[in-house]
Amino acid sequence: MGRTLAEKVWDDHVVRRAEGEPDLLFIDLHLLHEVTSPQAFDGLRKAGRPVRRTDLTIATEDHNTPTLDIDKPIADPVSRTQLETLRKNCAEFGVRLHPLGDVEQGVVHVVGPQLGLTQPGTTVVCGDSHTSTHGAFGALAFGIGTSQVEHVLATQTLPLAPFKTMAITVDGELPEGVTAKDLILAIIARIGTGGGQGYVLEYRGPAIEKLSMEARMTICNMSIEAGARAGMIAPDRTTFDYLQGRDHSPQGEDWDAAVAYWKTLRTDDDAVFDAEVHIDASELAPFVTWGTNPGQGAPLSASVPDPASYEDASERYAAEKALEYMGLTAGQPLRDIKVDTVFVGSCTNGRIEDLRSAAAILEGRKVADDVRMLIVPGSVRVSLEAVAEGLDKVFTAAGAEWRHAGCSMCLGMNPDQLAPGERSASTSNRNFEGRQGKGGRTHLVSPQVAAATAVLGHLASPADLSDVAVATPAGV
Ligand SMILES: CC(C)[C@H](C(=O)O)[C@@H](O)C(=O)O
Ligand code: SF4
Repeated sequence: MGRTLAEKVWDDHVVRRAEGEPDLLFIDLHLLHEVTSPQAFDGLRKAGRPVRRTDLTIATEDHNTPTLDIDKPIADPVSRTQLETLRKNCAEFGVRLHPLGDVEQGVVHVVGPQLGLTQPGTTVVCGDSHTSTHGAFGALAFGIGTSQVEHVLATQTLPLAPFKTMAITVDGELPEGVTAKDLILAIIARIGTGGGQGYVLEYRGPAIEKLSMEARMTICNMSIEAGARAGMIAPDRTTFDYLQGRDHSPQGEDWDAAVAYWKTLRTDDDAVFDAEVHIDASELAPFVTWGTNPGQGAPLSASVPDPASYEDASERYAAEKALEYMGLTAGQPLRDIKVDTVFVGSCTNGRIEDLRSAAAILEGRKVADDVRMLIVPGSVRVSLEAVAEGLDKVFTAAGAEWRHAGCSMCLGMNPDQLAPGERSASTSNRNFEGRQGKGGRTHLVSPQVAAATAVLGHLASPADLSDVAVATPAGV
């Protein structure tokens, strides 16, 4: 019988298989950041063990880093300790680190792909749930816990429980103005935040094949929000073009050999998935969340749902709790929801294409008076590219704040936070209670919806902007 993409990559990495035991897999790339690595390094130190493969291990600073005044000492003692600890550990164990201020620094899931470290057919792990992002290249990429981080540091292998496979086939074409973010939010709303539990998802079909690498990363990034172990997309010409010429991509004859192998990384025609979901892309519209988990979303044109309309008691209860926390009323049109903050960034939507699409909407327009808008590139490289294209000027002219790279307002581990009761439209991936700051309320959106929302001050899509006067350029 044929095999799926995930099964092929898995089989190619098994270093030990024994009856009744989980397979032991070789890990090709181990990414580290400051939050989940300290105890793992402590464990190694106590056991007197070195890092087995420093050449396959790389660290960056992202969660605790500020996005302003990065040359000043870090004010928050917890964040400062986290970063200092990572620096000490990497120096002691010989691990390559891109610290704050380095040109390769950024959110770990933006850094790996842009360096060409994330490659098709590889196994990638990181002590971070959004490691699923790297599956966009046809890599098998898992988020792992701190004790597993220690295991990989010590052995470059990991015992992993078997998985099930789910095909998510997206037919048709995304309508104008509908993005990868809308698609993944719609998929999670459909299968639920537990729908992917135990599965490696493979996104496939014509609508997926048309997507850029950035868009594919947005989709795979949020696989974890559907509860999945990982998400994958088969590598193709788009993948190869993205990788060619990157720092760590193979070169010359090695490149040709790599591409020849990568081309075999497709699910066989006769392979059977454990579950299948079909989505028609042409039926989708801009999608936003109204609740406190990423599955509580609806098309922007809809209204806040009535909890009473849910047949399932636990869903009804979750919706009631969510409306209470979010300060929303059943039946209220989603477009009427006013926000005070807009955040464009994160490993979901902080790449160059995301910034370009937000800038295209903000060009010649102004952020509404009572809205603060933060634009946070996913990495320093993304930031430099944006500056070279003049996007930073577009953002600041519109009244948005142009910040330094990092996780920023995606989660409340650094100074960029919502105050209690504040409401954001955010291009990140989690809208849990308090995620962006205690008492903060988060609506997950695409970069396009974020930009239109910033201009109008309420949840909106670019199509709603036709009636907003475009500021007359100076001198005209
Ligand atoms: C801090 C880290 C462990 C966490 C994760 O695992 O994803 C964070 O990146 C997040 O997005 O919630
Ligand atoms: S940007 Fe957000 S989701 Fe991504 S690693 Fe940072 S905190 Fe986690």
